[in-house]
Amino acid sequence: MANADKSQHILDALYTTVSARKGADPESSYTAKLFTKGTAKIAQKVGEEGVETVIAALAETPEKVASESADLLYHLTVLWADQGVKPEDVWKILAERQGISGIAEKASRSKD
Ligand SMILES: N=c1c2ncn([C@@H]3O[C@H](COP(=O)(O)OP(=O)(O)OP(=O)(O)O)[C@@H](O)[C@H]3O)c2ncn1[C@@H]1O[C@H](COP(=O)(O)O)[C@@H](O)[C@H]1O
Repeated sequence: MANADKSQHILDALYTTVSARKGADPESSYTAKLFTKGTAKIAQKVGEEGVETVIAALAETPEKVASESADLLYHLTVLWADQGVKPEDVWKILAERQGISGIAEKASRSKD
């Protein structure tokens, strides 16, 4: 299996685990606790972990960037589950964008 496929598989598996925590005991599951706190708290955690990833990039090590990125992806996965967004919805959008330069895409938007 190619590395990209493995990463996708890990996020799919994480999403399945996270989704199954809806309604679970918040005393024994951090994810369940997040779901009980609601969308605003989950979204706030995504923002915090994003900022921590940025700080790691500007002032810390590549290892710290990787660790903060994992926290960010976990919390993003919880937000997807909260919002009813499935990983395949995101993979589909990324796949559709493959081979389209971001510069060309931006230029086509600015003509609208
Ligand atoms: N990948 C993760 C993961 N990454 C980070 N975290 C938790 O995210 C939290 C983030 O730490 P913070 O200090 O920012 O959070 P906090 O201070 O507790 O929260 P607030 O005070 O901000 O509310 C820590 O408690 C981490 O353990 C994760 N918790 C769970 N998972 C995955 O989710 C699965 C299910 O976990 P549970 O729901 O806990 O069973 C696990 O098996 C893992 O695969």
